[in-house]
Parts: sequence; structure tokens; C-alpha cells
Amino acid sequence: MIKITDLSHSFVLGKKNHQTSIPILQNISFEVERGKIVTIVGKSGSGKSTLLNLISGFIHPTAGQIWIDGEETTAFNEIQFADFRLEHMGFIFQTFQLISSMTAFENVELPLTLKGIKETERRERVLQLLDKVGLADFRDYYPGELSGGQQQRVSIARAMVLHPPLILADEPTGSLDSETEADLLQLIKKLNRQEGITFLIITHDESVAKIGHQTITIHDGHLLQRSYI
Ligand SMILES: Nc1ncnc2c1ncn2[C@@H]1O[C@H](COP(=O)(O)OP(=O)(O)OP(=O)(O)O)[C@@H](O)[C@H]1O
Repeated sequence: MIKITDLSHSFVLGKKNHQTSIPILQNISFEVERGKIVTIVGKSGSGKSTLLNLISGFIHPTAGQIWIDGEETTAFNEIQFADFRLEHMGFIFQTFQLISSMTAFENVELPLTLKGIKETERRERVLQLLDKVGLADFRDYYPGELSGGQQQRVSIARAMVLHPPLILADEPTGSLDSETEADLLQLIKKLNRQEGITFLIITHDESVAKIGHQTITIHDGHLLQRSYI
């Protein structure tokens, strides 16, 4: 599903003629099998979000290659990556990133509308997904009327609505209490099992890390350990 070889990334800081290159990730290589949950752990500032941003194509690596679904995404230009992202990736964020003026239904529907899918098909797909994430009765609620856990369920449904094979999540339970977190992790495991979606999840939380079939640790920009649990 994902193959990463000798990936390195440095950020360039400072103004022209006074630039310094700060190495963040160095020679990272690993593979993620289709249908697995992989968790990425590491101290704050170790480069976890940078790795996710490289895989998502929001930043381009200083060196190395990334293949997703057999395509070398590091060779894409921005437009190619935007198209690829739409077809292959869904995103979940710590702060949910829902549109507050839209209901749960409308938030999940939005990617389908942007893609030009017809209304009857949109409706069917959104209702099916809201049901799958346990929010069938909350379709007309606005994000501000939902709990954090419910908002994250809406954002999971939105991430899944275009059937991406891969979902990337940055601290998906970071804003939730431990009970809500446990429910959400059960949901992610269920979706992984039932739908075969591959999940790549950044976390600093041990109980989240544990749901991974594989855990990758980043330490000072290096891949420290790979373990199958
Ligand atoms: N756009 C940027 N320009 C310069 N430096 C950056 C940029 N983005 C991140 N960094 C630096 O790269 C390092 C790694 O950041 P990153 O956000 O990837 O870490 P992280 O492991 O996700 O941390 P956290 O757990 O706190 O979110 C940090 O030292 C950060 O300051």
C-alpha cells in the first residue's frame, strides 16, 4: 500500500543569504501493507506530522521516494497530487475540522457534492455512513451541538465518503476523554476490519499506539523501531 525509501526532509529557515537547513527526518524507510493499522509514535518535535505531511503530499521531501498504491507520489506535481489525494486518501484531524455552519449530514455530503455526485446517490451514501459511525439520529445536528466524540465520528464519515483505501489521522483522539477515546478506537478497528481501510495514525498516546498492527517510532528524525503487535 505504502512504500517509503530513504526519505529525508529538512526545513530551510532564515532569509536569503542567511539560510540554515534543519534536518528533521533522515533516511526513513518502511512499508505499510494494505488493510493494516499503523501507528506512528515519537516525542513532540520528532517529525511525526512532517512524515504525515510528506505522505499526504502537502510538502515535498528533500530526498527519497514514496509509493502509494504502486504510484510514485514523490514524482507528482501539485495538481497530480491533489487528484490522487481525492481518490486515495481521507483525513482525520485532532480538532475535527468540521464546517460549523453545516449539519453532520452536510459535512459528510460536501466531498460528494464537490465531486459532482447526484443528490440521490449522495443521500444514500451519507445516510449509510452516518449509520456506520453510529450517528444516524444526529444527521441534522450542527457540530456545535455534538460532543467531541460525535464530531470526530462525523469527520471519520467524511474521510470515508469517497471510499479512499487509506486514511491518515493526526492525533485523532487528542481532544477526547479516555472513555470517548476507547469508543472511537473501537470504531476505527471495526472500519479497518469491515471496510479494509488502511489507517496511518499519529499519536503520543500509548492506548492509541496499541491498536496498530504495526507501530513505527520516530526518534530524533530516525526510524527507531518497527514492531508488529
Ligand atoms: N514548516 C516548518 N518550518 C520549519 N520547521 C518546521 C516546520 N514544520 C515543522 N518544523 C519543525 O520540525 C520538527 C518536527 O515537527 P513535527 O510537527 O513534524 O513534529 P511532531 O513529532 O509531529 O510533534 P508534535 O507531537 O508536537 O506534534 C520540529 O522541530 C518543528 O519545529
